[in-house]
Amino acid sequence: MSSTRTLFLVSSCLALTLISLTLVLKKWHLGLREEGGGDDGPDADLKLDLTSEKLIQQLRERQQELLPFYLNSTGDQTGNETLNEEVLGSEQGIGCSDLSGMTVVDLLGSGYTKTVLKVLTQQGSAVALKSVNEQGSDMRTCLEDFRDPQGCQELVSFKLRKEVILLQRLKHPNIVELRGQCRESGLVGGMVAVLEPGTPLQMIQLLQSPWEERFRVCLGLVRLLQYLSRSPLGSVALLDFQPRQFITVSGELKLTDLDDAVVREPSCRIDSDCLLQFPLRNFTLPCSSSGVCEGLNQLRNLYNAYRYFFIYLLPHQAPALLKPLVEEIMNTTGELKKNVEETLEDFEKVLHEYKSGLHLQNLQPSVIKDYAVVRGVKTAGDMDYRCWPSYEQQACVLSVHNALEAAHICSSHPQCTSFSLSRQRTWTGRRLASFRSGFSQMLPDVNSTLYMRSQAGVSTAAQL
Ligand SMILES: Nc1ncnc2c1ncn2[C@@H]1O[C@H](COP(=O)(O)OP(=O)(O)OP(=O)(O)O)[C@@H](O)[C@H]1O
Repeated sequence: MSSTRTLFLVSSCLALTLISLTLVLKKWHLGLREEGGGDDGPDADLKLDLTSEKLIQQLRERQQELLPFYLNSTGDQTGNETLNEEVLGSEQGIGCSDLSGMTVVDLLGSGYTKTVLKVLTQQGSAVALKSVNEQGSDMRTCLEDFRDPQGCQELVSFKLRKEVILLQRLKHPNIVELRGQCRESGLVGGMVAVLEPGTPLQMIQLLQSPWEERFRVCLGLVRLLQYLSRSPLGSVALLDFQPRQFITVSGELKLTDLDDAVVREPSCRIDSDCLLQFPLRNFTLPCSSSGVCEGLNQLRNLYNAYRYFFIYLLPHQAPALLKPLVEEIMNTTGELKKNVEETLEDFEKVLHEYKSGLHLQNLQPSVIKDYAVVRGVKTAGDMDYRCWPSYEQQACVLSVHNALEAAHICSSHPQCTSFSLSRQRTWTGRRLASFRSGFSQMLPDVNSTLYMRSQAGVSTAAQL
């Protein structure tokens, strides 16, 4: 671990244990501010007043930004108090009092606005704590502009507040779960959101994973977009749509960064007002008779999903018989020919075919005859070989629909002399099969079936 990172973790630990002290100091600091503190002459006062005026204006604007979320869901136009009660009063959620007993174990990530720590609760479960990034560029810019640490903390905190409000209202398996929050944590001075912990999305790692896992991420994304297109708040657009706004939790994609989400479709007078601009493509949508660019939010999300995710994750190594369906999805999303609902139907169709093994209809059933079946045994002293993309780095472990598909795979690998099917299944319900080039021992195991390739089968493959 780098020394900066260690320093960061140590300072975070300290911050967590010094909550009450910080709170006292903060109140004292606020008291000083209210009494008017600085004494640099009338000009300095005037300058300070103007700067403060600007900061107050920005704070008001951020407050206004939160209103649509109250208006759309609770009908409460004042907002603020409802939010406090709703979150702080929640008995199920993790609150301020729980934070002091937590131990920081890792820095999960940080961005322009926020920092995320992995911590262990007193009960030993892991959660992610999201707070304002004191070193982030949002905070830096604010401090350069206003030189008011307290005001800037409040200003930048609005983004986290907005995120928390959205997380309270938007509930979906592909949105990170909010487990609590603390408005005055003392941790770097401000608000903390308590989230389910995950793993930051690593595109490079995903590119090396089996197609099934890459498809899972894309499917999760489309399910999320379908939910966002008709969420309780209306149609939500993610203005900052990049892989780093997502994490995975046990392989499932989850949206974690919502501070750039907007809920209203833009208003328009003519069609050209409804312009969707991307670096390589532009799209124009019709302006509806009610003066709204209807469907613009969902199409913006969908095209972003296409350009940041589908292009890289979907076509590569798709099962041969599913390729036409996958290409159809690539074509319709790349040209925005279908809406999110229709796109989701296409994705669910691919999933259905994949799960039911319909895409394997053309496999030669006779291949399995090359294999002797030994039920209830596992092998030991295995001679593993590597294949790609394997579920295990040092071995060849692939998901299969059934023994026939596994036999086809084994027969296509010259080194493969046997494979075994375990009861372990992937998220689609396919079974994991281990392929190997040899083994020295057989041991009883009711959960495993061994398939040994006949010598004839091996030598035919070797000749090919
Ligand atoms: N629940 C979580 N579990 C694990 N990592 C997380 C979690 N939430 C966020 N992260 C990581 O922390 C990073 C920063 O969080 P977030 O994106 O909310 O901050 P940000 O300042 O808005 O970022 P950006 O500058 O990209 O907009 C994310 O990119 C992600 O990798």
